[in-house]
Amino acid sequence: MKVAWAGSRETLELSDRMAKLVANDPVFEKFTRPMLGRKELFKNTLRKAAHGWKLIVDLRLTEEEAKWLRLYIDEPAYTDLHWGMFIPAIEGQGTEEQKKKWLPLAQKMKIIGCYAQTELGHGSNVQGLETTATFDPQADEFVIHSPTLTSSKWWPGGLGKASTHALVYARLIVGGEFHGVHGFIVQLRSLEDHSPLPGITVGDIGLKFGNGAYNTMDNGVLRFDHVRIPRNQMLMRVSQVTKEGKYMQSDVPRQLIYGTMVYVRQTIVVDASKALSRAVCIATRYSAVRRQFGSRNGGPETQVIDYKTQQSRLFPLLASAYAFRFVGEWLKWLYMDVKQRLEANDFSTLPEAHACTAGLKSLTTTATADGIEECRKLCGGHGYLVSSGLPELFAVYIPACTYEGDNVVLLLQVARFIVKTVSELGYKQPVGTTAYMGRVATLMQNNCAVRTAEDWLNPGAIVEAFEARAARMAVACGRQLAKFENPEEGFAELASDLVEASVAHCQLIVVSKFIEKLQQDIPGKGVKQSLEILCYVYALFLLHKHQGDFLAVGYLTPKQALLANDQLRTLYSKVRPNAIALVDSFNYTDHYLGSILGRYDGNVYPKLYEAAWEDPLNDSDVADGFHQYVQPILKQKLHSAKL
Ligand SMILES: CCCCCCCCCCC/C=C/C(=O)SCCNC(=O)CCNC(=O)[C@H](O)C(C)(C)COP(=O)(O)OP(=O)(O)OC[C@H]1O[C@@H](n2cnc3c(N)ncnc32)[C@H](O)[C@@H]1OP(=O)(O)O
Ligand SMILES: Cc1cc2nc3c(=O)[nH]c(=O)nc-3n(C[C@H](O)[C@H](O)[C@H](O)COP(=O)(O)OP(=O)(O)OC[C@H]3O[C@@H](n4cnc5c(N)ncnc54)[C@H](O)[C@@H]3O)c2cc1C
Repeated sequence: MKVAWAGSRETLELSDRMAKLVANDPVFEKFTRPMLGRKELFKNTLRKAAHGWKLIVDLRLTEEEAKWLRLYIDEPAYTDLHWGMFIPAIEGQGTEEQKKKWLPLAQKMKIIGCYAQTELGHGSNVQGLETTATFDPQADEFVIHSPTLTSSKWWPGGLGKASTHALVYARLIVGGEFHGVHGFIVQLRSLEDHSPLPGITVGDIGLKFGNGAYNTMDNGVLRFDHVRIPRNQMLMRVSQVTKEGKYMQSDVPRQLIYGTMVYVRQTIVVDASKALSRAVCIATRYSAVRRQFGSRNGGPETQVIDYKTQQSRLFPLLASAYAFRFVGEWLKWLYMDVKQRLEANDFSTLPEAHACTAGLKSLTTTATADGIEECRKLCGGHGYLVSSGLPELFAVYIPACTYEGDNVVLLLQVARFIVKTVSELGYKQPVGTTAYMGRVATLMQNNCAVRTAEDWLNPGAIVEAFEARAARMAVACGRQLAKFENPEEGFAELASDLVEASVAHCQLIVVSKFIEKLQQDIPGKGVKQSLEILCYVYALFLLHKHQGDFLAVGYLTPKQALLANDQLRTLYSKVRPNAIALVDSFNYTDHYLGSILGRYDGNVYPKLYEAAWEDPLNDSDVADGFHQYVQPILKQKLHSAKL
């Protein structure tokens, strides 16, 4: 199962080596992180990033090894944006000449870059950005300017203190004409002493949610006062500005300017499976350690993992972690395919790649953020202790629902794609993830054939149920939209229904990709069988949770919905014997997990007890402040009889 989770034996071995390298290095200690003040915390992150880079250079780590190393260091840092967005943006939007100039500098870390798109007043609406880049043909330069307070760049990670350069998204103005938003490489700080260059105001935006957590990152604010950059620092793969001041659009679609977001959204789906699997690993191991009630004749109490309620909350999350892992693997393949096509100037699959990355980013991050919080509750009171690892994991994870596109805004993008597909059904055969809509007539007509709980253990029945629900919801939205004279008005009015239809479509993708995964050769005794059980748990859990949809569209009867729930209960009993093995298969070191409750050896209580004494409040028996603030109250002579 470890191999199935990792994707291949090579990846398992490689990631295992990197995990151990990090776990055994004292520089990467992270237990005290939530207690550090901001300055100390940030300096410590810089130290870890520097040490990580030294290891990468000294040990001549490959790009793949370096990625795993950074993952296991497990601390958001400017390097995430440098490697995760700045470099990919140049790769995707730069010309060959630009890549030749900038990539070696960035890859050797001679410069540090961030991705500066969002502004104080504008995030989701990229076309609404206010920063301007005005071409000056005399000087052959662009003038980058922040005309208003709301145009201040706000949020970019790594911008506040670390970056020397930024990829700045600004409205292009050539010859007095606006040409939409484009990306520009702008130097922010001196490469000698790191001080901000003239015309640049830059700093950190302040503390964020939670202790430690994302506060290791210097999310920044940036303003430009007529900063000049050479013309060739506009990324010019999509469109060009000539020396003479002519704006030229190539054959490449304008949307490619948003390409870096597509790339990162794809990585976020795999990251969701990592974050959720960590939380699930902690909650599952602890649920086997924790006992409550049910002692007979003085024997041990019941392990909480044996309660059906615990199982019905925990096992769907375990199944979701696996589901997200496999859909992430598929999405990575889809992205690589699109990337190759784009290089050959084939843009036909870009809309689907955008819809899939947007929708799956939204679906998986929402479920993961909610899932981490559920895991905290599954661990009872101890889950609230920072040493459980869950509060920090939650705090560090939840912005994933917002960054790289607010999850609702992204689902509305999926809705546009679905509505367009439905409207074209008469004359265009849908392909890829919308191929099922080509069978819309059958899906609207046929109803579920399930008669017994066992009938639900059938991939065909499950996929058809999810297809029928998604198709019927999409068609219903299409019919409602057709009643509006102005389509944009209709879209705005029906936005909530459209979001629900998008969720149904995205859930269908995850369920189908899990089922497709099981059609592959999966070596290892019992591995495929265990994954099949998890796949049914995932699908039937969703069906149960959203049974209102399936019933409302008239595909299921209430009886069939009840049978699905009966089957789900049986499946939980089948997951239980392997639950610990299924989370051990994530192969997480205790260092990466960062949780006393989730320790591999299960030695929870002695270690919790030990850790309590390490709290700074326990440095002395009598607290600092006692004599000043508590003792006077204790010694106070009160005159009022009432008191
Ligand atoms: C190892 C890897 C480590 C990775 C480490 C990274 C860790 C993450 C750290 C977090 C960092 C966070 C960074 C950020 O948050 S960066 C800022 C992200 N910002 C956003 O995501 C903004 C969201 N908004 C948008 O994307 C767009 O503005 C929006 C799509 C919502 C609307 O854009 P616009 O108004 O221009 O578009 P329309 O709705 O009118 O659509 C026009 C057509 O374009 C299509 N479209 C839109 N986006 C894309 C795209 N990305 N790709 C392809 N096509 C796209 C859209 O569907 C329309 O098509 P049609 O005309 O055919 O309908
Ligand atoms: C931790 C963190 C790191 C970040 N890192 C970066 C970075 O490195 N670089 C960068 O450029 N940016 C970064 N961002 C910014 C991030 O990309 C934006 O915050 C994000 O795109 C959401 O935009 P917003 O803040 O404008 O939200 P808003 O759009 O203001 O959202 C507010 C509310 O309005 C709703 N809403 C907005 N538009 C619509 C609509 N059309 N229909 C219905 N509802 C709508 C949303 O659903 C939400 O509920 C980061 C943000 C965070 C939190």
